[in-house]
Amino acid sequence: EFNQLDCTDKQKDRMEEFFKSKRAVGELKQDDLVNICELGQGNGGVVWKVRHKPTEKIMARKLIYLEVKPALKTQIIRELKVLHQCNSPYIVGFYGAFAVEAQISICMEYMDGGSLDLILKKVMRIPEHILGKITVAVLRGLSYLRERHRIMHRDIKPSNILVNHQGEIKLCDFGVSAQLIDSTLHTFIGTRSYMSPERLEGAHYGVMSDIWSLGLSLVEMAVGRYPIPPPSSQDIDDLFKEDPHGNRPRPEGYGCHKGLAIFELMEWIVNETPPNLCRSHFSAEFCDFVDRCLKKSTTERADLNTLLHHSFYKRYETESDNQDVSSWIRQVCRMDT
Ligand SMILES: COC(=O)c1c[nH]c2ncccc12
Ligand code: NA
Repeated sequence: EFNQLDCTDKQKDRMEEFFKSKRAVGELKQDDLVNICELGQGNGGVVWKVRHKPTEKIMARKLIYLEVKPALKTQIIRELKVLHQCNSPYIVGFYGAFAVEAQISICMEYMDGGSLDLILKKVMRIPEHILGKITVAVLRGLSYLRERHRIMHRDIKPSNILVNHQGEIKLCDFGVSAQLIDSTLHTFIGTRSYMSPERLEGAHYGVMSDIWSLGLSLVEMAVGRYPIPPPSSQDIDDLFKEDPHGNRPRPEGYGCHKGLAIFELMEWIVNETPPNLCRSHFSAEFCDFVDRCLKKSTTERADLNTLLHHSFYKRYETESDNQDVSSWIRQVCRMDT
């Protein structure tokens, strides 16, 4: 059976291509990088599309502004070097990291389809068969990080799942540097939370917390809006009535609602019933899969191995080619925002 930590020949070729490109780049220096445009904000930093002048390679550069003692900065850069060993078809490629004054730069593979939060701003919803492929990639990425590096992701959400025109789906922004996590903990900004109830309550948490975040992200991408407070079945019918296929450009204000303030959201996640998907618009397997991810109790919540044997995952892990995702991404990128 396909071991999620092995790769197909095509995946091996693409990873070899990246290693070749990385060898050509060599040591990264600030003066060799030119900003092209901003790709996104969040997770304590800004991400720029940049060109590496000596090789003309396009990269994504995350800039983190950090006023820390030099010793801590050195430790962060040293811990980020572990990213050189994070090589998987489901993890975004890493060119290198360096610090200039209070700016830490993390240079990564550029994914020309962008992140799923921005894709979701363009389309009403992401179709179930695409969400199936996204689920395969996320579970395999989480397995890789746990089996090979003994780390959890810590920040699974649509903006940290990237896609490209080849139909590849990869994770980024996982917590590889303990010191960087510590140094940026106080800088949380954001209007939504994908954190699990146990993590919001300050209890111990682990990869089970990533499973909750995956479940919440899947419901959001399936329905087309952040699912807390959970949309009523009437809301869902309205959202689906507008356009059953969900691939049309998103009309102004679709799915946006005067959301709860962040603290109220966190209270809701801790105290109220989790969101789920309704059987009228989604397959039984998909509904069951997200239901298993969104158990508030970590003992009831499905763990990674259980999910790797779930019928929803099994249905999509067999299709090894990326063609359906590739054509969907191309279609979406042709839509103007
Ligand atoms: C944190 O990393 C990122 O956001 C990204 C890494 N590679 C990308 N490519 C396109 C957009 C965002 C990114
Ligand atoms: Na991010």
